[in-house]
Amino acid sequence: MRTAFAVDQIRAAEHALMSRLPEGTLMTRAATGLAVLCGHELARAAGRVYGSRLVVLAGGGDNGGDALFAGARLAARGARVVAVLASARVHAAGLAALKAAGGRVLPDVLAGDETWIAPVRDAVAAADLVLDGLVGIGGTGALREPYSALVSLVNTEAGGQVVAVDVPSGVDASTGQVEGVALRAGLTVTFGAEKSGLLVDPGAEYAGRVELVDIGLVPYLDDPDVVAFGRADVAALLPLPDRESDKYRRGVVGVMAGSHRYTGAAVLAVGGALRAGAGLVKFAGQREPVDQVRVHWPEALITELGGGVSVHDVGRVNSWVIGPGMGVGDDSLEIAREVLAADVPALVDADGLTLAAREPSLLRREAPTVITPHVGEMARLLGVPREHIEAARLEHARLAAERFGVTVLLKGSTTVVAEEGRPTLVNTTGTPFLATGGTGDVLAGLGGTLLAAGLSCYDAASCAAYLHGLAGRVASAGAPLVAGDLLTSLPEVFASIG
Ligand SMILES: NC(=O)C1=CN([C@@H]2O[C@H](COP(=O)(O)OP(=O)(O)OC[C@H]3O[C@@H](n4cnc5c(N)ncnc54)[C@H](O)[C@@H]3O)[C@@H](O)[C@H]2O)[C@H](O)CC1
Ligand SMILES: [K+]
Repeated sequence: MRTAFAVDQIRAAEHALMSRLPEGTLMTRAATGLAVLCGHELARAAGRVYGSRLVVLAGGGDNGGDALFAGARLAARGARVVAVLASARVHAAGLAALKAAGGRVLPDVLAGDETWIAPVRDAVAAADLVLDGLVGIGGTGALREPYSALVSLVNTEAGGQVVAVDVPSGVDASTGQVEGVALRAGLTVTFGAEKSGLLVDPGAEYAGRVELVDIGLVPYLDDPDVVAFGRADVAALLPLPDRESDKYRRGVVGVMAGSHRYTGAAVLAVGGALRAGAGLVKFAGQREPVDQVRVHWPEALITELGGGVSVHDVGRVNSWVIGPGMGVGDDSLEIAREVLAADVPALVDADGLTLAAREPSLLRREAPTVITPHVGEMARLLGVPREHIEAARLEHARLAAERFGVTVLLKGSTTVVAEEGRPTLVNTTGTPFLATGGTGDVLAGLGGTLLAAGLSCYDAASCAAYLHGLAGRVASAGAPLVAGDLLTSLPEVFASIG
């Protein structure tokens, strides 16, 4: 499991640790680790450190100090290092160390004219590596000048590797939010512990690969703010059938999905539930989706709603999946009321969420509830513009979890799972190719089966996101996929979890 922390947690741990150590120890540890990793990058890019070209961007705080000390170490190994000082108050000892090791300082960025641009641009373009020590966890709000001009220049002109020190400048370390410009790194070398903002888009996208340098902070950290599951976490939670299993013990999933207009959603949701290993899937829906589900999944038990037949006729289930393609009319609303009145865990998706935005009492249930909105559905549920949600995914997923008293799986470029009292989970297995119609229906079915098998909402949502992301990668292998491919990939994915 990867764990990540918010800035105030890092600061508190740093404070506790620093009080036990001689001054400067932590920066020495950070800069040493940073220099080692940059050395590897330079060796890869230029063949060796000696003679390679390095540009150090130094801001006015300790982030700049780390970068200058690391630059000094690399200069001592023969790298040709130039520093760009973006503040009148850069770390004095760091700058002295760099100069003593033979590093140079480029013309003054702060002079107020534009004479610095050409030499800095040339240096950045020619560099094997640019080190971003402008701002780290001390950054607040959009980057100010000259930081933003420097970052834009690096983003467009850098010819070699770009390494962010601790956090890419311009990315909020706690939330991953970016206001204005932020540095696009190939590698982020972060100190002590991962920062939450490095795991969540847009920050995660700017950070590139993340390497952690241990500076001794871990014993002083409290519970993580954000976690990401790995294979072992999912393996430990997945219920595998044993000799005692029968279809009822493995869980019965009710699926209410599809409508006259949307039949495919029902087929995909039932498929997701079956392929996740449900003991039995009971499908309830209108005639058209019923016909389709019957053709595709003879394994499902089917109840055709209407003509006096209601959700009650489905009988006992261990969980409900409701929403994909079910429609948003008054008849759908009535069905949603009936389904969500059941005293079993429920996963509400798609049209189910549009109905819940109209009638929030649908989500006020005694039994546990998972909601799986994409950004547009979340915007309707919370009544905020979708751009705000995209820019601050952690914040809005947590807000919805708190407001509705449910577990929230917010889909998108980074899928996050939020539940009150638990660290927010970030899923790292997805692929952009999953952004295509119908993949969410498969996810809903998958999650419903994990709920029916007895997993908590948090665990079911987290494992479903992980498995779904992996199925996307297997199905896509770098090429476009269609939602049905996920169903084909799921057996391989489950087998790989073991
Ligand atoms: N966490 C640890 O245990 C260690 C952290 N190290 C490094 O220290 C930085 C944090 O240093 P700090 O001096 O507190 O802050 P920063 O250098 O990140 O930034 C402060 C600096 O930047 C200016 N600033 C803030 N926001 C903006 C903005 N939007 N635009 C322009 N300028 C901005 C502010 O005015 C200050 O001048 C941490 O990230 C690590 O790299 C230690 O070295 C090891 C221990
Ligand atoms: K930085």
